[in-house]
Amino acid sequence: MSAVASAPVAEPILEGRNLVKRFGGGGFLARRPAVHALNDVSLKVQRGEVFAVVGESGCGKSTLGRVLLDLISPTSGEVRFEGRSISGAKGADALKLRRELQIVFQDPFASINPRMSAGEVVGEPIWLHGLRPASERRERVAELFRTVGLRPAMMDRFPHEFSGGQRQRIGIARALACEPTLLLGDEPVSALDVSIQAQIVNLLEELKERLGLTLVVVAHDLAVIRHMSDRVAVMYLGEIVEEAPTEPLFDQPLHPYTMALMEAIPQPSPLLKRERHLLEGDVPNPVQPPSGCKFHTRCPHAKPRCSAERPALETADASGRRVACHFWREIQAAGTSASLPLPPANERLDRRLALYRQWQAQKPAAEIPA
Ligand SMILES: Nc1ncnc2c1ncn2[C@@H]1O[C@H](COP(=O)(O)OP(=O)(O)OP(=O)(O)O)[C@@H](O)[C@H]1O
Repeated sequence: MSAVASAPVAEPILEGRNLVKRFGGGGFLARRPAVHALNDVSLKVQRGEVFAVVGESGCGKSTLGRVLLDLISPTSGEVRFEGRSISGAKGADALKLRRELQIVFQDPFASINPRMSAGEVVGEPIWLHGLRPASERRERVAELFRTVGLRPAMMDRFPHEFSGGQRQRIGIARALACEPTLLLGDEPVSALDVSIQAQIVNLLEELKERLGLTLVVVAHDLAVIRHMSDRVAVMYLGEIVEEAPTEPLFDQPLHPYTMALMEAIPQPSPLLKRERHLLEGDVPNPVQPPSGCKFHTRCPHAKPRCSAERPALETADASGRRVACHFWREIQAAGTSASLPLPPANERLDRRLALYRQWQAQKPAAEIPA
């Protein structure tokens, strides 16, 4: 008999099942070969957690985010929110989903009419979803401004009058206006100065706690991911190659791609540099992805089996960690730079590492009233 007790498994708030997304290659775009943006991606986001998706540019992070929020349809596969499929949702159900699943973009004003005032930007969803009587809307917008650390007096200003950090606060306020259950940040801080990034990250964390939100964060910045998230999915060319709780993932990455990503973070000692296997070459063309394991063309550990057979995303330990590599056990057994003991951190700490500490120490992060 198994010694492992079967603990009740909570139902995920959001689940992607075998998601595939191809762009082009069909309909009137049939002449163009299809871009394989997502290839059989399955994941579960638990209520109240911060789930991060990380990977190099073009690996499909944003596409996954959009498919999960039903902003674009998957070519095949299914997304479920609170146990129900969202693809078939119609009418009032679809509207409710639109409200409950909100996205914060890198530049929240990119797709918004620049002639709308900040107050109108934040208030529009309240009106669209009929969330407050007209007489209460202005006060609700003022409350949302305060919630994200902005003075309500700024409501009548226009987007160009705000700094990058303030614009992002307005984007967050607009998302909160919908009274969401889940917030997806698509590179929510990558356009901001490093010092402002920390404030926005702290604001998101604070809001998550205060409002009981679930956060999904799509980002390429590992410092942000490490600071914010409870679990991380690492994507490569449209597939999840590793998924794990944050600390084990950073302490002991199992997939060679995750190792390479981690090793690309500047280390506090030159000792580690000798062991690095930095990523060489570009991500292959997603129109014609490599056979088998898609990472085999850049993997320092690749063997013939890797180009012939796609590795399954298998469970690696009791924490539910998953990894898609034929040889992850052998690679771990052989030892990697990631398993070397860290020398005492002293000299020349990278700005990012310093920032990471600063983030840990600094809370909360409200905008200072001007
Ligand atoms: N609307 C589209 N039409 C055609 N191809 C697309 C479209 N959107 C994304 N792609 C392609 O799908 C692949 C995945 O793109 P995606 O934007 O999801 O990646 P990403 O990891 O978010 O990258 P980045 O961080 O640069 O945005 C890329 O090759 C991209 O060119």
